[in-house]
Amino acid sequence: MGETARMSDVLELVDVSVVRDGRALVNDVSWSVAEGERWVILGPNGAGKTTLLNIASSYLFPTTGRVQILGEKLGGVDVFELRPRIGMASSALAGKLSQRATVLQTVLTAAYGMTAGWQESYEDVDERRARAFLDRLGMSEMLDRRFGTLSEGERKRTQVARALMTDPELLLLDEPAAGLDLGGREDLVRRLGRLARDPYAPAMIMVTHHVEEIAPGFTHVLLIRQGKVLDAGPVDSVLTSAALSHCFGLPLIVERQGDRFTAHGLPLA
Ligand SMILES: Nc1ncnc2c1ncn2[C@@H]1O[C@H](COP(=O)(O)OP(=O)(O)OP(=O)(O)O)[C@@H](O)[C@H]1O
Repeated sequence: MGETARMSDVLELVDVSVVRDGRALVNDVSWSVAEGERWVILGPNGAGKTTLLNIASSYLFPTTGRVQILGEKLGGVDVFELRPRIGMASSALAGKLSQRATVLQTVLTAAYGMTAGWQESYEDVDERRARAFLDRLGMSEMLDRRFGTLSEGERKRTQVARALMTDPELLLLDEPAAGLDLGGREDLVRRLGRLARDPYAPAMIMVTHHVEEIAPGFTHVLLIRQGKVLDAGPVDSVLTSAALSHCFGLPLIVERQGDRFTAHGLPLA
């Protein structure tokens, strides 16, 4: 199939800007994500990363430009039909979850949309799916723990399991490793890496500030600074010391060690 098939890309942004108070939070961005790709959005605080993710999740309409998500034009489709096809994990969403619900209930309720309570009776098949995702995220021992009592790392892993529950075609992760200690980060990076390398897993877009959080299996990087995309493409061609220095606004050395990345600044003269 030709050009029309290309347009059914997972995500397509054409000349997209988001303007608030006369300022472009995202400035003239064109970007496409194809099936099977796993993207990292990398950039400093305030660069526009979350804004891009909010567009990809259909929650934010751009001021100008065109957006197509999972083959549907934003503005031309009922977003309530689109949203179950998109999985999202972010601290903003986590803040809206019931702190009293158990881990198992937190994941199960995803199958019934954000507002559903857990008193409903769930199908056995849903419960089996929820247990399987929690097992994959290393949460099997904590199914009955209340969400509000979890550590930051346990919360993040529960949120990823929850985001997978609706069998999404697009998985969006906003800073999944933020606030985790070294062990927690490495554990999550390994699990996200396993997901990223799974050919049956959905297309993924992960927002981060740190190259250390890029799991093996992620295929593409988008660098953003002050709302402008500096570069977007395969990990190895985009993640250079020069590009990262430009993006974060100071001299940085990025190194690849095996299938992981590290970055550090140069000593002051
Ligand atoms: N509704 C809004 N009105 C005005 N400015 C906004 C609004 N939402 C976000 N911003 C600003 O837009 C810029 C981009 O925000 P965004 O949250 O997308 O950045 P980010 O790259 O995710 O940052 P961080 O890494 O700090 O989370 C920031 O300067 C933010 O203050």
